[in-house]
Amino acid sequence: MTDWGSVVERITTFIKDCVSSAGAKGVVVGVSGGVDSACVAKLCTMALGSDSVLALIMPEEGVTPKEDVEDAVNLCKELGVEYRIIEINPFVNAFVSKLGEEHKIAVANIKPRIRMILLYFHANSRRLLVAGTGNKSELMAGYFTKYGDGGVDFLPIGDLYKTEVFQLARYLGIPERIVTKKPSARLWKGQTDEEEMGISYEKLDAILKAMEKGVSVEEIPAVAGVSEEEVATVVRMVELSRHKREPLPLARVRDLLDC
Ligand SMILES: Nc1ncnc2c1ncn2[C@@H]1O[C@H](COP(=O)(O)OP(=O)(O)OC[C@H]2O[C@@H]([n+]3cccc(C(=O)O)c3)[C@H](O)[C@@H]2O)[C@@H](O)[C@H]1O
Ligand SMILES: Nc1ncnc2c1ncn2[C@@H]1O[C@H](COP(=O)(O)OP(=O)(O)OP(=O)(O)O)[C@@H](O)[C@H]1O
Ligand SMILES: [Mg+2]
Repeated sequence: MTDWGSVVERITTFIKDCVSSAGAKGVVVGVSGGVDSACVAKLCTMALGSDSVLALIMPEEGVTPKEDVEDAVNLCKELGVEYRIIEINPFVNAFVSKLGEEHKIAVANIKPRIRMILLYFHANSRRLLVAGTGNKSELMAGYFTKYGDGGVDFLPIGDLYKTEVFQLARYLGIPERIVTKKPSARLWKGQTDEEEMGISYEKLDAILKAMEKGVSVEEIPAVAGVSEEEVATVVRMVELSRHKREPLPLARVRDLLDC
């Protein structure tokens, strides 16, 4: 049985350390109405106090459901944190009108990248750090936009698989409507994480956990109760997204220089 009190203690200490060692005044976090950002907003508030947390609610009119904005606003009110609602449509339109909208994923990724710019605008101008909301399942599967929602200063729930984030959310008393909604990046209407990835979080996490324990690919189906195809899907996602987790390749030339 996980002692969630100890997990929360470890994470809140981590958040305090990140902020103080950066000499920052607090954090800014994108609050979507989803469970990951709800947990991060709550943990940051517990760690730093409500005066040190700024929440940005950044819906895309026509794509973000109204309930998400309601849930995000209610959460911020409950936490007592300052929040700003910034609709991203004008920014998205500025890009799409110049670039076109033929390539679905390229256009979709503009949205998290715009949110990242808005978060860093507030981080720069108010001396805050950008709190990331990525969880271990997303990070390992590469299910995030490079330099979009992946562009953050620290990752408080980055060591928790999504199925564990749900448990944490319940422990933290996150409202049921947020905990029970289907995970979605809301990059286009009707998008859900599980449908796009082609696998449930239950199975994804079972496979990732087996991989982390060093179980061989051949043995994972029996250990995790999944099919060979599902294992192959996850192994492919992990491999193809390695570049999102590792330091940038840098061409080493010092040995050739005359200095
Ligand atoms: N081997 C390699 N070494 C170095 N760089 C490499 C590379 N392969 C690709 N790249 C670079 O990475 C780019 C592709 O990565 P990226 O731009 O991220 O794009 P990509 O991974 O194709 O798309 C992002 C995925 O994350 C999902 N997402 C995004 C945002 C939020 C959430 C959510 O759950 O809330 C989910 C989204 O629905 C989509 O499935 C390539 O265009 C290339 O520039
Ligand atoms: N409408 C939005 N307003 C503010 N931030 C957003 C919005 N949409 C996405 N984000 C930011 O991007 C992050 C990544 O989205 P993601 O969907 O993975 O997380 P979530 O919405 O918090 O939880 P879930 O995965 O369960 O939907 C969010 O946690 C949030 O920080
Ligand atoms: Mg979401």
